[in-house]
Amino acid sequence: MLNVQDLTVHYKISKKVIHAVENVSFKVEDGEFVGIVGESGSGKSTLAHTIIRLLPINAIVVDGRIELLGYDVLSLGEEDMRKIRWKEFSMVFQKSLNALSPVHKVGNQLADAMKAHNPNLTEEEIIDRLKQLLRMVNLPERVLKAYPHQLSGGMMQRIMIALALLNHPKFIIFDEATTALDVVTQGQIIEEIKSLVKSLSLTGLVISHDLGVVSELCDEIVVMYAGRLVEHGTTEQILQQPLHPYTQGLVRSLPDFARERRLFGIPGNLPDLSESIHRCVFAPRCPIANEECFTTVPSTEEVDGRRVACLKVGARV
Ligand SMILES: Nc1ncnc2c1ncn2[C@@H]1O[C@H](COP(=O)(O)OP(=O)(O)OP(=O)(O)O)[C@@H](O)[C@H]1O
Repeated sequence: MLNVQDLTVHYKISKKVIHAVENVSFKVEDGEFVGIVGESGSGKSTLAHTIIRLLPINAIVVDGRIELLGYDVLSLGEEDMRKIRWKEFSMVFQKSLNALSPVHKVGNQLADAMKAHNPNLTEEEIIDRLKQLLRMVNLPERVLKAYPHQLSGGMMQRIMIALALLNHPKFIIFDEATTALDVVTQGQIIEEIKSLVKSLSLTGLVISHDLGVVSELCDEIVVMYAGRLVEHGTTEQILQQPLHPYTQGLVRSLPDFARERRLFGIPGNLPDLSESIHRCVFAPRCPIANEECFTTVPSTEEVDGRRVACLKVGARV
């Protein structure tokens, strides 16, 4: 359903070029959810915005191909793209809590969004569909008459999920869709997303810096670091037997209250993405890096049924 091949995306700011996504490839099969995980600045949102072609104007798609639902996304004209975006695929954004206008009632805003894509629907059909959507995201009908500021963070995020589902998309991207919520609400919404995904047979991506959230929702996980794909495997492989030292660090930094394990961080910061990097991007933070890691760019290899980009692959930190 989604095939991203050798994708490279840069941003231009004054005389600098930011290497936000470098040579990333992965697939999402029909009915599957793939998680994209990595710390802030690792290129997750750039990847998602490239897939739905909503990049800021200073972004340049340098190389690669994206096939989504049979469309060659990067070569479609803007007009054709507008016809399918939000209809055949959609996205719940990271900063969606601010996405609605504060001065209009929620119901009117949802109805307007629906009319824009389905001008032939009657008022009655629109209200029926809105009520059906609210039931799907566990919201009472009274929210239609409310203004955005009258709703809690969790309610607003459910509205955003409803908005993304408005036109029956087949493919959906959740970009940090639960990050801004308290843990109890986050847990509830993750469970709701799980059951929606199943009942609507959705396919898609879940983007988060939180490996815990991604592993709850996804069949497979792509781990990104500094714009590169460093590991891609099933959720079980990534959690139970991570191969890349960065993935191992992410797994060790997951809270494990049952076993009262200590929390580990990963010391150091992302490299400066405005520089061309001709070594392993993770080498300066990697506890097992040797000289070769500072002089050679690792290629992505298949190891034990998953893909990993590490010269010392498999070595446990
Ligand atoms: N419009 C832009 N102009 C210039 N640089 C940008 C722009 N947007 C993102 N970047 C840079 O591109 C890199 C990747 O950013 P991106 O937002 O894709 O990462 P992310 O993993 O989604 O992080 P976050 O979760 O914080 O959004 C970062 O270095 C970021 O500063």
